[in-house]
Formats: sequence, structure tokens, C-alpha cells
Amino acid sequence: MPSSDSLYSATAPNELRVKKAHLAFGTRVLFDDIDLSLPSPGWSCLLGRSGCGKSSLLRMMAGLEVSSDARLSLTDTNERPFTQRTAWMGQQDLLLPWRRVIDNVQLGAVMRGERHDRDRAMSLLEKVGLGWAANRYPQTLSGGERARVALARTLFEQAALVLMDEPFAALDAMTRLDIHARACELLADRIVLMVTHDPLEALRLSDQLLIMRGSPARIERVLPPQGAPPRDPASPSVSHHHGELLKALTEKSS
Ligand SMILES: Nc1ncnc2c1ncn2[C@@H]1O[C@H](COP(=O)(O)OP(=O)(O)OP(=O)(O)O)[C@@H](O)[C@H]1O
Repeated sequence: MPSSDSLYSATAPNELRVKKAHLAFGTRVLFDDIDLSLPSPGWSCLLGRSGCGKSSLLRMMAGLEVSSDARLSLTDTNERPFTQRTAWMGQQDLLLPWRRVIDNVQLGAVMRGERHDRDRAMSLLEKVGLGWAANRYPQTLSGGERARVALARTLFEQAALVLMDEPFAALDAMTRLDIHARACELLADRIVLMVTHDPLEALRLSDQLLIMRGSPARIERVLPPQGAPPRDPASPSVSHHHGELLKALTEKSS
């Protein structure tokens, strides 16, 4: 079910297209002419060996400067440039220690000089199960609780596209299962692209699995297991796909 706080379910395109993605550092070409489409709404997970260029691609999609030789285009299904807001969630929660949790949730608005919306920030904190922590400081929370604050801050952005770079990598297995379920529900109406090193996490969450490999790298699409995310990591279908995915990830690229 789409979360009620989103303004974007009506306006988001039903596919986000990345076209002609190219990245080189000097003479080293990381990737060239990569095309890919992300379902909207939908959750895509990007996997691949360390150093193949996953984070760089994500950063380019966020409009960040990666290299002087980097380019791509982002368009919707109707070939119109994608100009909607993008949110970022990385492995570091980047919570400001001198601001209370509720103010950290609204940080993007504060930094852009926009109107504060304390009620919405509070409602998002309640959705991630942290209403009780609104007036605490981040350093008084556990790693899993801080990750949930970072999730609430990402949701506060009301961005159509959410880019996540290993956001749950530092969490223990049980905390991860909990935050997967919350993120899956709360981001159900967004376009999510998440880099992860954990094939089980990808199988649990994704509508589309993407494997980046080769040099220059290309991206292959793999169908996820049956059933709607978040899938049970112990289900036979996920276990079967896990084996296949590990094989694909360790295969030498042609
Ligand atoms: N500014 C830079 N100058 C030169 N090389 C760079 C620069 N930034 C990144 N690289 C190289 O580009 C490659 C891709 O980096 P990137 O962080 O995108 O990989 P990744 O697939 O996300 O890796 P990991 O899974 O280890 O996080 C790496 O080999 C890295 O050393």
C-alpha cells in the first residue's frame, strides 16, 4: 500500500530511464553506454563486485560531480527529462549530534530555508516507531534506531527517486529484517535504487535485481523471486534464488 505522506504517487513517471551512462577516470573507462530502466513505483537493487562502479553510478544519478568524464541522462517514460526531487540515504546516517532527532528529520527543509513541518516530521517518526525519541539527541540512540531516524529523514524529503548506498550495511541481522519491512512499506510509492553487497537483502526487497559487472561494466537484469517484497529470507524460493545469484555474482565476466 502506498504510504499516505507521499505527494508523488500521482505524478511520478511509471518508469525512470537512465541512458548512455558513461564514466571514466583518465584512460580507465568504468562504464560506457549503459541504459537501464527502473520501475515506478518499484525497488531495484544493484549488486556487483567491489570497485565496478555502483556507487559512482548512484552519485551520478544524484547529480553529484564524480569525474570530469561522466555523463548520463535521466528521463521518464515519455522521454521527458526527470527533474523531480531525489533523496539520498547512505551507510553513514549523517545525523547532526547537536540537533534533536525531530530536527534531524527536518534537516533538508531547514538547509533549503523552507518552512518547518514539525507535525509531518513527528508523524514520520511515529511511522518508524520512534515517536518517543523525537526530543532525544542522536548519540543517545542505538545504531538501528539511528538508521530509522535516517529513514524518516529520507521520507521527509518526499522525493520521487530515492537513492540508497548500502544504507543498512552496518546493522545486525535482526535489526535489518525490521528496517527492511518498514522501508518496504514506507517507500512503496517511490522509485528506489539501492546498492547492496548482500544478495539476501536484494532478494528480500527488490522488484528488479541488477548485476553490474565487466570492464567496462554492463548491467544485467535478473528476475526476483515470486511474491511481493519484503520476502521471507527463509522461503524456498528465496533460498533457490540466493544460490543462483551468488553463482552469477562470482562468475567471471566475459
Ligand atoms: N575520483 C576518483 N579518481 C579515480 N578513481 C576513482 C575515483 N572515484 C572512484 N574511483 C574508482 O572508481 C572505481 C569505482 O568506484 P565505486 O565506488 O563506484 O565502486 P563500487 O562498485 O561502489 O565499489 P564498492 O562496492 O567497493 O563500494 C573504483 O575502482 C575507484 O577506485
